Amino acid sequence: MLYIEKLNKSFKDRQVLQDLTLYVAPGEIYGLLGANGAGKTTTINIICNLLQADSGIVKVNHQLVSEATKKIIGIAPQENLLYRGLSCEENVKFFAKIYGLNRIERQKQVKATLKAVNLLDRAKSPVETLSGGMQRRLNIAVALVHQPKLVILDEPTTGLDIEARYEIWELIRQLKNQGITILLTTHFLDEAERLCNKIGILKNGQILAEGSLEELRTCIPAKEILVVQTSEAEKAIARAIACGFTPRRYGSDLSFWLPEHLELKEIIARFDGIHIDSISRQPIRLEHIYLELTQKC
Ligand SMILES: Nc1ncnc2c1ncn2[C@@H]1O[C@H](COP(=O)(O)OP(=O)(O)OP(=O)(O)O)[C@@H](O)[C@H]1O
Repeated sequence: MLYIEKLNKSFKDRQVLQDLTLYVAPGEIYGLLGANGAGKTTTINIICNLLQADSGIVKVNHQLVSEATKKIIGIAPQENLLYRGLSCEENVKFFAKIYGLNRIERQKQVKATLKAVNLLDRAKSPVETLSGGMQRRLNIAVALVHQPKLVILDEPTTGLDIEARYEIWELIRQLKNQGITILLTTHFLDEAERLCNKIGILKNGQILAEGSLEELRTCIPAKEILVVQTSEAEKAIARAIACGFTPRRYGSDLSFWLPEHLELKEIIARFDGIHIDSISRQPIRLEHIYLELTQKC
C-alpha cells in the first residue's frame, strides 16, 4: 500500500532523510518511531505530496505520489486540523467538500464518519465545547470522510488521558478490521506494542530496524531482563558480568540481560554476598529494543 525507496531530503545543508526505505502492506498498522527531529513529519509531508523529496520513490497503492494520490490518503496531523467555532458535523462536511464528495455522498459519509468515531450524538456541538479526546477523534474523522485506503495518524494520543487513549486505540483497531492501512507515529512505545503489526525505528532519517515486535526482539540476545535494586551496584555489575549477564541502565534502573531462563533461587544465588534490596524480572519490551538501537548508532 505504501512503498518508499531511497528517499532523501535536505533542508539547506542539513540532510533530514537519508535513503529512507520502508514498505507498508495493505491492512497493516505500521508504527514509525523516532525521537523528536528524526524525520517522521518530513516523511509524512512527502507521502502527502505537501513537500517535494530531493530523490527517491514514494508510491501509494502502486501510484507515484501526486495530487491524485491525495484522494486515497487521509491524514490526521499532530495539531488538530479543526475549525473551533464550527460544529463536528460542519467540520467533517467542510473536509468532505474539499475532497470532492457530492451532496449525497457527503450526507452519508459525514454521518458514517461521526458514528465511526463515536461522536454522532455531538454532531451539532461546536468543537470548542468538546474534550481533548473528542477533538482528537474528530481530527481522525476528518481524515476518514473520503474513505481513504491509507490513513496517517501523527501522534494521535499525545496529550490525552488514559481513557481517551483507550478510545483512540479502539478506533484504530476498528479501522484495521475494516482493512484500512495505517501509518502511525507515536512517542508511546506501549502504544506501538499494542497496535502495530510492524514497527520501524527511525534515527537521523534512516530506518535502523524494522519488523514485528517478535522480529525486533532478536535485536537483544536475551530471554528476559532483570531489574536489581542494590546499594552495591559496582559489585553487582562485576558479579553479573562474570555470570554472563549483560548490564544496562534504563533510566535509573540497574538491569541485566539474562541469556537464559533461570529460576529465581538460581538468580539470587549468583548475587550471593552482595546486598540486594529487590530483584524483579521483566520481559523484553519495545522500549529496551528502541533504546538499544537508537543509543548504539
Ligand atoms: N521546513 C523546514 N526547514 C528547515 N528544517 C526543517 C523543516 N522541516 C523540518 N526541518 C528539520 O528537519 C528535522 C526533522 O524534522 P521532523 O519534523 O520531520 O521530525 P519528527 O521526527 O517529525 O519530530 P517530532 O517527533 O518532533 O515531530 C528537524 O531537525 C527539523 O528541524
